[in-house]
Amino acid sequence: MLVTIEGIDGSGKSTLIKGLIEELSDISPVFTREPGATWIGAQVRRGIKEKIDPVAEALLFVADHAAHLDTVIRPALKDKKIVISDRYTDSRYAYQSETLKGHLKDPKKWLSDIHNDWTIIPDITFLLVLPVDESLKRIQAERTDSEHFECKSVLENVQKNYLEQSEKDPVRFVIIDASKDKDEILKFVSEIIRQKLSN
Ligand SMILES: Nc1ncnc2c1ncn2[C@@H]1O[C@H](COP(=O)(O)OP(=O)(O)OP(=O)(O)O)[C@@H](O)[C@H]1O
Ligand SMILES: Cc1cn([C@H]2C[C@H](O)[C@@H](COP(=O)(O)O)O2)c(=O)[nH]c1=O
Repeated sequence: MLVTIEGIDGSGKSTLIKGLIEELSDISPVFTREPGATWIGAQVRRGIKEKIDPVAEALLFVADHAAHLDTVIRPALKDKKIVISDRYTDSRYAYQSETLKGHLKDPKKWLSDIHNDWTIIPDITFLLVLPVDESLKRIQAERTDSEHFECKSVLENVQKNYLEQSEKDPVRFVIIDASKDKDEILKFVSEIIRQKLSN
C-alpha cells in the first residue's frame, strides 16, 4: 500500500511523519520522501537553492521521482510493505503548475504527460490544508533560510492546485485540517491507515 502526505510548506507533514514512525511501529512501514530519497534529490535541493530555470527544476523533480520509484517504492511494494512518502507526484502538480506558468503553454498537461505510463498512483493521499499565513508563521518561527516557494502568493496558488487535484480524485484524497492539534491529526491519520489495511 502506498500512502502519501502532501501539503504546502509548513503545513505539518514532517511532524505528522515523525508521529507515524512511532504510532505505526508495529506494522513497520517504509518511510520515504521526495526530494531526498535518491542521489538526484540532493541535486534537486541544489537546484532549488540556486533558483535554476523552472523547466530544469521540474525535470530534476521528475528524475528524482523516477529514481525514487526504482530504488525505494517499487521494491518495497513488491515486498508487500506499506510505504509512506512525505511528498510525491501531487507536489509536482501543485508546485510546478505554478512555477512553470509563463514558461510552458499548459503546465498541467505537460506534467500529466510526463508522468503518465510509468508512475504509481498512491492508494491514499493525506492533504494537510492550512491558511497560508499560518504556514508562513510556522516556517518563519523555525527557519533562517527560505526556499523560493515559501512566499504567500506562490503558496496560495499551490494550495489551490492541491485542492483542485483533490476534487478530481475525492476517493484517494483525505483532507486534513492542519490547524488542529498535532496529536489529533496523528490519531486520525493512523486510524485511517489501519482501517485501509484491514479492508
Ligand atoms: N498541528 C500543528 N499545530 C501547530 N504547529 C505545528 C503543527 N504541526 C506542525 N507544527 C509546527 O509547524 C512547523 C512546521 O512543521 P513541519 O516541519 O512538520 O511542516 P512541513 O509541512 O514538513 O514543512 P516543509 O514542507 O516546509 O518541510 C514546525 O515548527 C512544527 O512544530
Ligand atoms: C517533491 C516536490 C517538492 N517541491 C518543493 C516543495 C518544497 O518547497 C521543496 C522541498 O520540499 P520539503 O520536503 O518541503 O523540504 O520542494 C516541488 O516544488 N515539487 C515537487 O515535486
